[in-house]
Amino acid sequence: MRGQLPTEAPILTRHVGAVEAFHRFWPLTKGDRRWMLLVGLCAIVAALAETVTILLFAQLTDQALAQGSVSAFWNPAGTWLTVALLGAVVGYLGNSLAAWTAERFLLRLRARVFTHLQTLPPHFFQRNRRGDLVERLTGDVDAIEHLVVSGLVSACTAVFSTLFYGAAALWLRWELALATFVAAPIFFAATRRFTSRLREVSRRLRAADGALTSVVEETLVNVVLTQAYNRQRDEETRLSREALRWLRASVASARLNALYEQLIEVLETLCVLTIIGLGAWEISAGRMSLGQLLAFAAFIGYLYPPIRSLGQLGLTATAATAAADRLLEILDARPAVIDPPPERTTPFPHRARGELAVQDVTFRYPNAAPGHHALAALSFTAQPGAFLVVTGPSGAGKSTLAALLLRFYDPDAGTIRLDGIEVDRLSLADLRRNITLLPQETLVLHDTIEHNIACGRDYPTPTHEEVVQAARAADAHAFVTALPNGYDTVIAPATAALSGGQLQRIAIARAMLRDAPVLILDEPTTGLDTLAAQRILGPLHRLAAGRTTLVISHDLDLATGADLILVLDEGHLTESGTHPDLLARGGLYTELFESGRG
Ligand SMILES: Nc1ncnc2c1ncn2[C@@H]1O[C@H](COP(=O)(O)OP(=O)(O)OP(=O)(O)O)[C@@H](O)[C@H]1O
Repeated sequence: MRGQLPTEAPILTRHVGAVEAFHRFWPLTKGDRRWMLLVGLCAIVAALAETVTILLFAQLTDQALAQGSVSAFWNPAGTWLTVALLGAVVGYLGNSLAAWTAERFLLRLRARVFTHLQTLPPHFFQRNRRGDLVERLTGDVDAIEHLVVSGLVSACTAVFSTLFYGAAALWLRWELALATFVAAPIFFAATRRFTSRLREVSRRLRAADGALTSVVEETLVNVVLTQAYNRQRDEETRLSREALRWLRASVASARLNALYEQLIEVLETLCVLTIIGLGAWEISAGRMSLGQLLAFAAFIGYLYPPIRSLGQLGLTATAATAAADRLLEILDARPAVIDPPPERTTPFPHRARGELAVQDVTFRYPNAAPGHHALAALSFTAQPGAFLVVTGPSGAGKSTLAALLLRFYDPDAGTIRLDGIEVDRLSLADLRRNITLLPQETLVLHDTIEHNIACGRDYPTPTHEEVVQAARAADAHAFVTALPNGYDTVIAPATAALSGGQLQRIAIARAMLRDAPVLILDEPTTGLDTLAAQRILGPLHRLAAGRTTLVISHDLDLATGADLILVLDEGHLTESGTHPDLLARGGLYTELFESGRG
């Protein structure tokens, strides 16, 4: 469990503007741009159809209603219906097409962020809470979805409706129209004022969402410890603290939105009353017909929703920009290692022999204090098939060595070679194909035991017989077949109904199938009782046979038969040799070995 409970989601270091966000995400629309153009065209036709129907309404009022003539009704009524139908069909097509293009955009956006996330180094995930990252891939993508899905169509419709209605109003009575347009800047000023405040609140809301998801996620992961330590109250307090933060941001956002709505409502009422007043004056002076006034009022009235939706769009865009900030922060995080450029890549299609050579390797974690080296000038070689044990006190740099061998990071100085080739000259896929890591925590996929073992090898796909063979070698076959569903038993991370030792044996079976020439075992017996630990020694030795094996362990029973033992202390290699050599020396190794015995 964490010693210190962070309460805040990570603080963003910079904010992108809407223009930059647009610029960054625009490439994701590739392939759909002609559809977007078509959406725009549909919006134009729909707005045009609406404008025509209002003009027809004026014609109907003046020719049929004011004159009381039924015969004058049919013609404009027929045209009105036709135009309305056309508008409806085009509107429907435009909206459907817009939803389709927008969803495809989001699909790509989510995939892009997810793919990038998978290339990021371990320290990125240590710095960012898992729940917050989950929230970014779900909630933040949703916020952008709001903008793209509803925003795309409503922006197009709103812009063209505003243009057409405005033009029609000007055409009907330009002086009157200009008088009402004076109000437009007031709408914009009101929207601008709200936008900046809402942006801040939206960002707080998104971050609070992330923090809340993090707490829930962490509580679920740690539920056993929580119950064992009677920490339920503390967890509830933590949740309610984050929930309160979320509630405040959420209420502030709702309040701002409601205030904006009401303010616009009042402004609109003022404008409508002005028009009616001016219209009454114009009609009494005989300069305007009732039909014209009604159509004019309709145009002005119809102008508000699009203008309002443009304002609303500004608010949605604001929320989406806050979400875009958080997604771009992930996209801007650089992987610690990347594939070498083609001219530097050594092709390596075959299976390595497994010779490892580490020379003068020095490494400091990117976020560690200056001068705090996790490894300093480390050198050793391992012949193919050798069995090495890496030991030393906690924090000595043992796991760091594994991370460098797998190239989760590159050393600051020195080189690591596999079969004589510097590892940064191999593609990451080629390098990692040749190394199997068995971490302390067994990787469990939410799938059957069969697939959990078979996933060790992609190609050729393992047959059931091969899976069983691997399980037998890993001493897992007996307990798997004793389960009611045998190899078809579904297991899931953290809920697996298997013991730690059994899971380890599943992992060993998977590694058997993977059949990589280099094997790294990180504390294979940690967390297992003596009996369970003894039980996996046989399978481990079978797995190690014929492979270059590096066992990171405090458990020095594994070290007695090792070809080479490396003793690390604060990043330095203090002793190396075989078990008898090191015992004879009577140094740190002897001390560690004897404390283990005691
Ligand atoms: N992601 C990280 N960022 C910064 N420093 C780190 C990180 N991971 C490890 N360290 C530091 O690097 C040093 C070596 O850590 P490492 O995990 O390799 O030790 P270890 O020997 O495997 O320890 P243990 O036996 O406790 O697992 C330690 O001082 C540790 O605090």
